[in-house]
Amino acid sequence: MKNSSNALYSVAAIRRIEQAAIASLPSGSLMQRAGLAAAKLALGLIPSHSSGAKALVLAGPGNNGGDAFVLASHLFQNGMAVTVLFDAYPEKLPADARGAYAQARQHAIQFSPFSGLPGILEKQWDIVIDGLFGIGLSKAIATPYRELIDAVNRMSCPVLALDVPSGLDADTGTIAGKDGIAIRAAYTITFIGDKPGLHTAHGRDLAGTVHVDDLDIDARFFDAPEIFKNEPKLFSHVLRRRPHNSHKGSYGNVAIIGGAQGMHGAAILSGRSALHLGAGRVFVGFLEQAPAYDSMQPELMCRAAASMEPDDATIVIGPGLGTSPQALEQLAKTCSSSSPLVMDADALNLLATRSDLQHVLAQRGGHTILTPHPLEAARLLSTTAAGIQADRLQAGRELARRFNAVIVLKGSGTVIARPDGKTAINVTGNPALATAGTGDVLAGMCGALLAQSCPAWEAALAAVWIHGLAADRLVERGCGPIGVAAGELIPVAREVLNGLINGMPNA
Ligand SMILES: NC(=O)C1=CN([C@@H]2O[C@H](COP(=O)(O)OP(=O)(O)OC[C@H]3O[C@@H](n4cnc5c(N)ncnc54)[C@H](O)[C@@H]3O)[C@@H](O)[C@H]2O)[C@@H](O)CC1
Ligand SMILES: Nc1ncnc2c1ncn2[C@@H]1O[C@H](COP(=O)(O)OP(=O)(O)O)[C@@H](O)[C@H]1O
Ligand SMILES: [K+]
Repeated sequence: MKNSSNALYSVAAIRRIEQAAIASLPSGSLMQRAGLAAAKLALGLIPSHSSGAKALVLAGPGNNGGDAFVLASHLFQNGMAVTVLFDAYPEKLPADARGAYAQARQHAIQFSPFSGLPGILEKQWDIVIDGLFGIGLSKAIATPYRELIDAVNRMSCPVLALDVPSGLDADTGTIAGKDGIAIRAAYTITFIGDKPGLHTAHGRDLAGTVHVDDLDIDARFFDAPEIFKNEPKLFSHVLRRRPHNSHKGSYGNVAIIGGAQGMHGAAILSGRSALHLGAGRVFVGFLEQAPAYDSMQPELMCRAAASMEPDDATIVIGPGLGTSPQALEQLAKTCSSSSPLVMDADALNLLATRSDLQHVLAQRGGHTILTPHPLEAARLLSTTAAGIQADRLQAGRELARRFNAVIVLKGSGTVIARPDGKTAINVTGNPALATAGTGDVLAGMCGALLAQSCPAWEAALAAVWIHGLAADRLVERGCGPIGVAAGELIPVAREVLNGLINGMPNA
């Protein structure tokens, strides 16, 4: 089923699919299907539609506007009072949209130019449909559309965006252009295939709940996807039930290296996280003044980082590491080890300053996962955090190629990228995670899964998905989004992992 697929398509890929499909269909068919699918969704969103509910439809100058005209006709035919705000020359519309416009004009639908906006804003609307711009958006939205979008974003009724919230870049999830603006939708119905920009950067906030309609396009027209929404089907094949005849040595060692003075907690959080995600043994190596043990988690083996033997453990280096000469020494030792490796936080900041170690890292044979947040990624790519956020997928892929590693570029819609260009966007998680220490917990989870023999790609996908779902569960239980402490994620993440494994069919 194309619709249940977790594939995400770039605008270029959607255009290719669209062109191939259009060539095999009567003209205007896809637009008719898009408008009808959107109208059905809109009608479902307004239970009172039969009793003359009011819809305000914003129509732009291209085919996105065409979808809006088709939808307007359907809403009208279903008993709704429909007003279309349209302020372009009908004769300049593309052919299909012109046809849809003519169709809508045959109904008692009210058409208004943007100058009618003040009166329109005074009315109560049951739904606003955003059909201004879709994937044809080419620059920042300016006057007069800017004022219209600004006004709509202040309205309290739900907004349904057609294809993409107008102003949002469907590839990157950024607001197009300098000083641009975008619609904030409660729902988006996106056509042909789902798009990465709806799920990362500003995408989650602007697109709302995303529905995908493939417009019944034949599967043969779809390219093999390179970008995916992260779901268990991408990684569950590497998760294993525990054989009865197993022991702690069966589940690997994790060595956390971090915990400089004043930052012991970061290393402890990573260690606890690795323990609860199933590592057989967890060592925590502190750069300075190692505690004798963690009294809340005495299972952790605390020691001086300098005394650790990295070769017989999966290494997680970075949580609370600092940037001292001793930290650099640990980083150098780690880069030249062959152990599976997770690099986070200050390990990445140090790495950014040392091209020699970057070279060693790119050459190492073992499985490597780097987990930068946007600023750490910016340091690694000699740019700014804003530069990274401008195209998170591109940044993730560039880092993956450069370091020959799996990259977890964190943030809303975490991007997981690998050197061959395959990319996933995570859809679990929420702003409860925007608190110190959650990255340390994620790094420990990646380490635990690597130690249990998951390959780096699947370990990263699983860890990010489980980490996000743990946060979602805490919010569902009323424990967030405000005030979740990073350590609270750990027992819930354990529950999520066991749930995944218990739910798997018996091998
Ligand atoms: N071609 C087809 O048959 C189909 C098209 N579809 C719809 O068509 C959309 C793509 O249509 P288009 O390629 O016509 O593109 P859009 O309708 O998204 O936008 C293009 C139009 O907007 C103008 N424009 C772009 N950026 C602007 C800006 N910042 N300020 C002011 N004007 C701007 C362009 O000059 C052009 O007139 C899709 O997103 C989807 O909604 C769907 O109906 C599926 C089928
Ligand atoms: N708004 C958000 N939505 C989803 N995930 C988020 C959000 N904010 C933060 N996160 C996640 O929280 C974690 C934060 O990691 P990081 O910035 O390294 O924090 P720290 O270094 O304090 O541990 C990452 O996994 C990131 O993806
Ligand atoms: K739109």
